[in-house]
Amino acid sequence: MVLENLSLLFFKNYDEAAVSFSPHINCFIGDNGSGKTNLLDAIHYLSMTRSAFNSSDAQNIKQGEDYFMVRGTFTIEGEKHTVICSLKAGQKKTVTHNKVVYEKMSDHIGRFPVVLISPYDTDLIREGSEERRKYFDSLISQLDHTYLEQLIQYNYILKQRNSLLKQFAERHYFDRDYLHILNEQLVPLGAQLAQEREKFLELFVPVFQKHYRHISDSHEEVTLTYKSQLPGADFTQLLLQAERKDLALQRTTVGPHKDDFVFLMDGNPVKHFGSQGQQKSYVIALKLAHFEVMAERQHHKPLLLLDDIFDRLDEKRITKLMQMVAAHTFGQIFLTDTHLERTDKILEGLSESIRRFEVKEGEVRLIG
Ligand SMILES: Nc1ncnc2c1ncn2[C@@H]1O[C@H](COP(=O)(O)OP(=O)(O)OP(=O)(O)O)[C@@H](O)[C@H]1O
Repeated sequence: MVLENLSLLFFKNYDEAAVSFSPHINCFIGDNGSGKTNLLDAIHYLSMTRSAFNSSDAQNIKQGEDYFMVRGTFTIEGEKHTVICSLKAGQKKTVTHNKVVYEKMSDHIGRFPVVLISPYDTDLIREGSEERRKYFDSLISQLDHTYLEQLIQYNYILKQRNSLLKQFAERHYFDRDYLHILNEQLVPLGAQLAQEREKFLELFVPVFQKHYRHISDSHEEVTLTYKSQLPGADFTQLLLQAERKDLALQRTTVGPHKDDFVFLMDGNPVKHFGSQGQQKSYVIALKLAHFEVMAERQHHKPLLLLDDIFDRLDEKRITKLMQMVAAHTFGQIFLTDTHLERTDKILEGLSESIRRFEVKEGEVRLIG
């Protein structure tokens, strides 16, 4: 899969921009704050119908304007696919594929996969369980559309259940039958999600461990485990046991929305026991495994977005990554850096075609 071109209108700090890409390596070079990451984010938008960084779509509209548009054309096995994402302030976001509007954004997810490696990845280690759940849910959803539909449905019923619990408290009444009807709807979906997460890790962990050994060149044993009350338990019983607590707290306290993915190194939490370097290796190995399982499942390689990697990683890890580039592990790559000379030096000797773009205050132009 190749992204042939990208054009933007009023996206973040861009007024208007249009670029055509190399099918191999594309470098966005510019000062801090010039708009390099915003270009990667626009590509992320085309794949995931949302920003990798802003949770609110409206924040992506250029300040002072009232809409944005991101457009790109992908080629997969000779076929062209034009994707347009646009948003007018105060209205619903629109995504089209070859001029056909998606009724459900979820139908787009997974069709044009991207993997982003960014300095923020270590947040996955540092932040709470929600970040990790979101990350793995998004990854599994891209591989398995049924999982995504079940997740959306689960979250919908969970929201209904939580507002019902709130109503009980506010209006001082309790309708057990209604609550149990929602339980009945929640249980099969929740059990399925937990089972799929568990199954996914069985496939994912060995791939992750392989990449960690390669990227870190060290001997610590890393793994990640799924922390959940569900697999092997009866979710209906868990909900019943938690009913008093749920009523008191006015929210559902058991279920896959409370699960965690635990990151371990020699049996200890990476968050507390991993050095900064080990933590970086850990998340890069996660992303490389992410790339590999997606490439295998979908039969085409995701786009790889490398944000600020040369500035953040030590030479040894950069060399390992470049060995993978030289071995054609990846397909099309988009990377950002502040220094052209450094980028050129790191990419020296690669046989791939490389395009360099200069990014300056929301403008982008091909320089070679
Ligand atoms: N909605 C918006 N409207 C206008 N400008 C925006 C908007 N969203 C982000 N920006 C601007 O985009 C710039 C950041 O761009 P970006 O993150 O792409 O920088 P960068 O070139 O990757 O820098 P760094 O090297 O520091 O990562 C900031 O100046 C920010 O103010």
